[in-house]
Amino acid sequence: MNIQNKIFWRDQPHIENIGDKISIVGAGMVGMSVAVSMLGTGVTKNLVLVDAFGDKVKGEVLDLQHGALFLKHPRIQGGNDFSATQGSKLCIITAGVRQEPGESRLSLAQRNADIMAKLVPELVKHSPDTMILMVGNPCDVMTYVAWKASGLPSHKVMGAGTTLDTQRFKVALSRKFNLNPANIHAWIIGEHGDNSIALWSSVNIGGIRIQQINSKFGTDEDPENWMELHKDVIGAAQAIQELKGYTNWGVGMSVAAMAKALITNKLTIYPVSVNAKGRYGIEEDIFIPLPSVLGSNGITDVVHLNLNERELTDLQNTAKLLKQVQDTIKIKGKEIKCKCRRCK
Ligand SMILES: NC(=O)C1=CN([C@@H]2O[C@H](COP(=O)(O)OP(=O)(O)OC[C@H]3O[C@@H](n4cnc5c(N)ncnc54)[C@H](O)[C@@H]3O)[C@@H](O)[C@H]2O)C=CC1
Ligand SMILES: CC(=O)C(=O)O
Repeated sequence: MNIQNKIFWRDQPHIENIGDKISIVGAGMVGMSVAVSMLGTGVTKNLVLVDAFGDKVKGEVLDLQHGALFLKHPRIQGGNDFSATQGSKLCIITAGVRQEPGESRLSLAQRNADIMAKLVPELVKHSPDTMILMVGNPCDVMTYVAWKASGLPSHKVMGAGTTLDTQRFKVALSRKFNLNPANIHAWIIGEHGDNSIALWSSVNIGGIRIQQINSKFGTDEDPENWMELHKDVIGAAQAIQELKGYTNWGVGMSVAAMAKALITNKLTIYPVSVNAKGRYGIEEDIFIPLPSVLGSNGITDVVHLNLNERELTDLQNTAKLLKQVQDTIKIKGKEIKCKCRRCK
């Protein structure tokens, strides 16, 4: 008789709680920041980390496990074997290369597409009903690659999109107004990158739409030059990379919030990369960040934004650019048709 049997009469075996099982692929700077943010906010009690670099991820898992006393008794596992991800409700992809200071996210497209084309089918093999949240860059194009490589319906495959860009925009605006950023209502859409679009027409504070007070707000003719804030948002990643080499905390916290919405059916709106086909005059499968409702079924709704003429044109131009990048990518494996309700 072992010591456990002297302490307990075990009636039932302990079973794995897979209801909120989340796997993160890529235990680098971003992946570990997502992990810590999710564990700290109790998003999951069942976390798996997978990385090509097996020793590194095993070290990360041991290190995290030692914080168990301060967490909500999560199960944390990891290694370089995808079988540990079996039965995940959500797979978050942070694997891949990151840009060097001065390099565009779009220049990473083919290198990271090769990585996604290998790892996404592995994830779906072990978790055929999973949702996928793409973080790797160029995020919108990689979401398209993940959708193609997964065979999942498009409402289950989304990218972090412009959630981070929108946070940066809200924080920049909140500093100007000396307010809590949660009280600033604003969106960045279109691309997580240099071609993002700030929706100045809908910036709203305390129920007041700013363009109603200053019709030039955010435009080239605005004497107050508010549009500089959007330039700062576009340059934010590079500014941080020049100082510390990478960005991780802002993205980690926002991905944890999105994961919480997906796992707990929070039905919360985030500007995630979604298949924009059939919206805003876009007729092809292009993944674009648009405010969308996230719940335990993935993307339940895409917000029908009231864009002005300029914003609509900018969105359509960004869509064309993303399509061009998508078309240059060679995705190994078979072409897969979307199985969502809209496309069937
Ligand atoms: N969407 C967003 O808002 C943001 C996206 N990113 C992107 O996130 C990605 C990761 O960035 P970092 O964590 O800083 O990079 P990192 O280099 O620190 O980590 C990447 C990890 O991926 C792993 N990896 C590579 N290929 C793999 C494979 N086939 N299977 C499993 N693991 C694999 C590497 O071993 C490494 O540990 C980059 O593409 C970066 O540009 C970064 C910040 C914000
Ligand atoms: C690296 C990156 O995509 C960001 O921090 O926005």
